[in-house]
Amino acid sequence: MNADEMKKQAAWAALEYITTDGVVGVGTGSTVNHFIDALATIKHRIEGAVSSSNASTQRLKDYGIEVFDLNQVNEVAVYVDGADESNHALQLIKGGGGALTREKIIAAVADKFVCIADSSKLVDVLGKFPLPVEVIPMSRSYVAREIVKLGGQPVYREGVITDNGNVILDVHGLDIMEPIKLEKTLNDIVGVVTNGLFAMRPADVLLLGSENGTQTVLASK
Ligand SMILES: O=C[C@H](O)[C@H](O)[C@H](O)COP(=O)(O)O
Repeated sequence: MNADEMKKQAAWAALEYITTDGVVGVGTGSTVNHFIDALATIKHRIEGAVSSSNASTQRLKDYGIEVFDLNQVNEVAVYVDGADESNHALQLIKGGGGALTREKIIAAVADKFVCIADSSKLVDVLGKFPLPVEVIPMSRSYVAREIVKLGGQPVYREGVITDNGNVILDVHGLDIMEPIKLEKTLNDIVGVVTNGLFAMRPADVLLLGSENGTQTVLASK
C-alpha cells in the first residue's frame, strides 16, 4: 500500500466523526482532498463547510458543498485536516502546503480537531520536516535573521505567495524539544503571521492510515 492509499484510508475514516448536521471545518492538502471526496457522499446531511484555503474551497464548491465565511459561523464541531508531522502528544507541524494560518484559525475555533495522515507522519520528536513560518513580505529578511539567532536555518519558499498574500520561510534545524515554547517564541517575532507548530492547540485525535488499517491515536501526555 502506498502513502496516498494510506492517506485515503485515514480520510474516509474521518467521516465517522461527522456526527452533527452543522458546518464542517475542512483543512488543506492531498489527504484532505480525499476527505472532501468522502464528505461529498454525505453532503445532504451537513449544512456546509468552512475552508482553510482557496484550493479546498474550490474542491468543496465543485461538489456543490456550500462554503461559509468563518465570520458567519458560530460553531465548528469538527475540523478535519492533515499534517506534515505529529508527535505522540498530537502536536503537529503543518504548512507544507502553505495554508497554516487559516488552518490554525479554524483549529482554534473547532470543538474537535481530527488529524488524518499516513503512518509515516507519526514521529517521536518533531522537526525533521522543516517548520513553515508565514511572514509579511517586507519582514522576510528581518524574521530570517531572528530565526538564525534561535538556531534555525530559514529557507525562503521561492515563488510561493499564501492565500493571505504573504511568504513562507521553511526553517530547518530547529530544536523542537519544547514545542509550545517555540511556537510562542516564533509568533513573538515582529512580522511573523503564524508558524506551523500546532502545539498550543494540538489535534484531539489522529487517524493514521497504515498497512494494517486505520489506527486511532489519542494524545499521550
Ligand atoms: O499547508 C498544508 C497543510 O498543513 C497540510 O495539511 C499538510 O501539509 C499535509 O499535507 P498532505 O496531506 O498533502 O500530506
